[in-house]
Amino acid sequence: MAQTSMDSLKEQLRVYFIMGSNNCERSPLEVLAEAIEGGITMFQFREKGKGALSKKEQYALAKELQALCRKHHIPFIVNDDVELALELDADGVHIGQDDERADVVRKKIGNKILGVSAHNLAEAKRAIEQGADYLGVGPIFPTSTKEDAKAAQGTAVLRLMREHGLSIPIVGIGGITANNAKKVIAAGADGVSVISAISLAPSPKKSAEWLARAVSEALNE
Ligand SMILES: Cc1ncc(COP(=O)(O)OP(=O)(O)O)c(N)n1
Ligand SMILES: Cc1ncsc1CCOP(=O)(O)O
Ligand SMILES: [Mg+2]
Repeated sequence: MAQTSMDSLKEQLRVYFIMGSNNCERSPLEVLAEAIEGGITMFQFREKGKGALSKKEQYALAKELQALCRKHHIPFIVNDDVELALELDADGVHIGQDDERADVVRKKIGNKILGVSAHNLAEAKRAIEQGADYLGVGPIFPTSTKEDAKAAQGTAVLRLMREHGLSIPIVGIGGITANNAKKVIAAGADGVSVISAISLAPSPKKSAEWLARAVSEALNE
């Protein structure tokens, strides 16, 4: 990836909000609208786990959320479901170690954004070789949002990836809030990805603002 595209992707990853209908206690569309007002920079549609919508309902919700993102120039990424991403002409796809291989997905999606989860250096290096544009690294802190999440590993893994010369855009994920976001950036991430810190916040707008402020302060320190 060219340096300028890498730099602009790093900016887009600063406050990366992930959400499905079952992560909210109210209308996902309202939650996303407030999160956008608060300053999120990227959005991932992740409809999975207990209470997830049927395929048909997922498509309808994704369409609405995507339209809102488009209106505000927020990149819209689909989790796991490459076919849905292609059907929607989404801006990108995020896949993990248990999903389709990154090089196979890269061939299917052309130059759309490809995010890959990595839990350690070896997975990170392989994801880069297979064509990832950015990495989602974690869980950094304990999370109860993802049922099958691995154990929290702290920020050391981010530092290790940078010490080994990886320059790819990276977001930390798992248990991140405005109170611990600075540690994630200080360890080498370009941004933070969060679900519950925004989706369950009394004010998704304020929560997004606080996260954006913490990230921006940490990047300038
Ligand atoms: C930005 C980001 N990072 C990591 C993940 C987790 O992906 P995965 O390991 O495939 O787990 P599921 O989200 O599919 O349950 C993510 N979605 N986004
Ligand atoms: C999808 C995912 N992948 C690793 S942890 C996680 C859940 C993050 O949710 P939260 O921000 O609520 O801890
Ligand atoms: Mg996945």
